[in-house]
Amino acid sequence: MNIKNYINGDYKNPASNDWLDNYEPASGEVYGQIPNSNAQDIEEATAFAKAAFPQWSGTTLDERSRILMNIASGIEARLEELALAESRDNGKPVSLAMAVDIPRAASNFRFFANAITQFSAESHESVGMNAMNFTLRKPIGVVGCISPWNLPLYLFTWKIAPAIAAGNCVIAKPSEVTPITAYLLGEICTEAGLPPGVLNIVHGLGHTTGQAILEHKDIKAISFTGGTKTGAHLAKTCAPMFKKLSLELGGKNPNLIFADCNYEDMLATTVRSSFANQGQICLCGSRIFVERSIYDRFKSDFISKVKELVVGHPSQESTNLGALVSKSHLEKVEDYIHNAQTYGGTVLCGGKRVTVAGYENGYYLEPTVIEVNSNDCKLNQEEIFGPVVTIMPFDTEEEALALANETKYGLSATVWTQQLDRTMHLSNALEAGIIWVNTWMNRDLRTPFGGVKASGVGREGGFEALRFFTEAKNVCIKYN
Ligand SMILES: NC(=O)C1=CN([C@@H]2O[C@H](COP(=O)(O)OP(=O)(O)OC[C@H]3O[C@@H](n4cnc5c(N)ncnc54)[C@H](O)[C@@H]3O)[C@@H](O)[C@H]2O)C=CC1
Ligand SMILES: O=C(O)/C=C/C=C(\O)C(=O)O
Repeated sequence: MNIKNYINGDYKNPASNDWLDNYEPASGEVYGQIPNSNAQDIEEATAFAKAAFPQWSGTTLDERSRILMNIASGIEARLEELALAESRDNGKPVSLAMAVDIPRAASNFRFFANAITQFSAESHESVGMNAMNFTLRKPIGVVGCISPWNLPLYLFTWKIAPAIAAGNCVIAKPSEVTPITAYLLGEICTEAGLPPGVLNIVHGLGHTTGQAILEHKDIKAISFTGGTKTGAHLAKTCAPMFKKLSLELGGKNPNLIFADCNYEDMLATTVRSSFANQGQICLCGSRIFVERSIYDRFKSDFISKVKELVVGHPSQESTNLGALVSKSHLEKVEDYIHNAQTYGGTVLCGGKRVTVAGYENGYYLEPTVIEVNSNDCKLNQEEIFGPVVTIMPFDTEEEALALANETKYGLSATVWTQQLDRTMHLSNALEAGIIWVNTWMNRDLRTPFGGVKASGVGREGGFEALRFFTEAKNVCIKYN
């Protein structure tokens, strides 16, 4: 499938006529070409976005909400087509794209269609000073949304929906590794009645297309999800230009399992939090710490369950894990496994490539469990972002807390316990933006979403996203 940029409501070739191969992870074969856009394409898209801004920012909230609802319905109407496209582009099971990725993309639009009608600003009466302040929340203008390959349409729309709901015009770049559903979104937006120029979808590599977005002087804010190293580069580029930044970056999330937990519930969820989407979710619990009294039982039960997981072609209903997203990513993940001993661990199960009949060049890898005896090792400190978890015992709650916090990351943490005091103590003390207790990836779109430390800056979700995509302006009125 060959795709084009979506600029001012039209599909266009890149100015340079430079194209990139797009790979199907399940077969390892090239199945299409995508534009590698440059600064000229970004300039053109931004000019159209700027031209569309006065009208879009003045469009009533009811009308914006109606169009966003139409987009949500348009996504739902093409659920199967989008799920198949997402699976083909990314390697994830079709069943996962049908149940999670595409429904969530529709929910993102529906949620912000509603949220914008409920969003309000504050007023502050300066009592005794005969002055009244009120805050205006103005759309920023043209904003950039840059998203990764692991949850392609899910995360692309998680940024675009609040940006346009708040009255901005958008230059959006999906990952060059998984561009297809973003391409299809253009058609859906046109059919939904989104005016030309409000959303412009530009494809290409990070250091060409993405970099041109960062450097464009008229793009005033950037919402980014991706790797921590890229996030640091964005911050370095954008800070001197005083751009507003939201960075949702990597994680090395701890999973703290106490002996008093609901064991069966914990076991089933821990398998999912380890290997969902081939472990390629920034929220996956990749460091599993287990109270010593249940460590051996957990180790044996967990390994048995992991061995039951089926690695297979994404289109098969029986498949639990599909293909990893790319050859280079597969090799990166494998490096941690092949060097497990040197990096401080022992492989307990998995670790090998899987050959799927008829798709011998696909990027399939067994779900892998590695035992470590220290949290300092490379396996426990670096984001692997694949179907690999480590396990390690702990003795006390204080030790578990220290292990959890001993990392440069701080995205999410999961705690398994029935004790209320422990729940409260750990929820307060864990250094993470998201704490799950006796659950994982339980999402309410109103909640603040994001991390601390090297996991990012700012929060997405709910009114936090609408605050990010607006500038606060205070008006102070003196009266007699
Ligand atoms: N959701 C997450 O937390 C994600 C984390 N990662 C982590 O990052 C590692 C590297 O993966 P990559 O695919 O290289 O992720 P990346 O962070 O480079 O890619 C994310 C997005 O940023 C864009 N980008 C890259 N360089 C850019 C630049 N100079 N200016 C503007 N945009 C730029 C990419 O084109 C893509 O759209 C992974 O192995 C994983 O550890 C990757 C993807 C998602
Ligand atoms: O549920 C969400 O809003 C986000 C989920 C996952 C990511 O952000 C990620 O993997 O990057």
